[in-house]
Amino acid sequence: MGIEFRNVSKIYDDGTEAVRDFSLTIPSRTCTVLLGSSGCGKTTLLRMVNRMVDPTSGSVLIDDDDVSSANPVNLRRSIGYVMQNAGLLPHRRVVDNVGTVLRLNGASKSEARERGRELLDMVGLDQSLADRYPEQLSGGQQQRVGVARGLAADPNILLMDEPFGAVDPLVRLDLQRELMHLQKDLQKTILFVTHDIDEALTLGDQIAVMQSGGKTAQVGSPQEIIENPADDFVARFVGVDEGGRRELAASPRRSGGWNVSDAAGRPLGVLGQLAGE
Ligand SMILES: Nc1ncnc2c1ncn2[C@@H]1O[C@H](COP(=O)(O)OP(=O)(O)OP(=O)(O)O)[C@@H](O)[C@H]1O
Repeated sequence: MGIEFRNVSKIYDDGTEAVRDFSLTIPSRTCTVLLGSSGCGKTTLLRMVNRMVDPTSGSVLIDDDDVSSANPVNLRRSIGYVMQNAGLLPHRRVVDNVGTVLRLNGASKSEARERGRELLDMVGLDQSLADRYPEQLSGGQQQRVGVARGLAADPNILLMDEPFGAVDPLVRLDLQRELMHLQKDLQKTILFVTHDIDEALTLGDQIAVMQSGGKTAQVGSPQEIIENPADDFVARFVGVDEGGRRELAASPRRSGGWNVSDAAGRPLGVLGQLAGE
């Protein structure tokens, strides 16, 4: 399922203009990353897809249907949503957190638990964690549960709002790898919000670099953005105009090839294949 933002704007009741005239097409079964610093309107845009926020003007379409004519509750249940800090219900066991939407959609408790256990397995969590409560898990494990919950109803669309923002860098890499691995099999349409350039380069088939007020500075593949930043703002944001790059590091990209960065982690480019492979 593809998503299209068509000239959307959002002015909140207190007069804050969060998004102005934003347009973007998100192709089906790919991962699009909204990349930008705090307050530029990323969450507002993400929430327009499942009608947690309605645009002041313009429209959001899913497979050419305007979401404004969809029932908001049904819409929310049909779209996966993963947020920062997992947002798990503290008084429910892990397996029941995963099965929440299935229960809301009418599954029996045992059906929801069975599927919940399958999903835990899918996101790389041991079955022994199923009966714990969220506070008995690490931050990284909680995020995995959040991803499992987002996937529970097998949605075509997955919205991810800084899902790995609150975990340490190594766990974050693990979670990114796991998501790349899952996406290879599941082929969801993912809209992913982050302010982390490396995360965007790793996960995005398409990246929209955002400026304040929900304006796009550039939309393109990771390679286009690194190799041909549209302007100084993008170049500064992705750090490609800074010097001192001597040692290189490379990390694999989901869709093949490698992200290459300097010793300080600043991205330098995308390679199809590394010498010696
Ligand atoms: N309910 C609200 N009422 C008024 N203003 C809001 C509301 N929600 C968000 N805003 C404002 O809209 C702007 C965009 O916020 P938004 O949360 O979409 O940005 P963001 O890019 O996701 O930021 P962050 O990365 O910090 O989450 C900000 O100025 C924010 O203060």
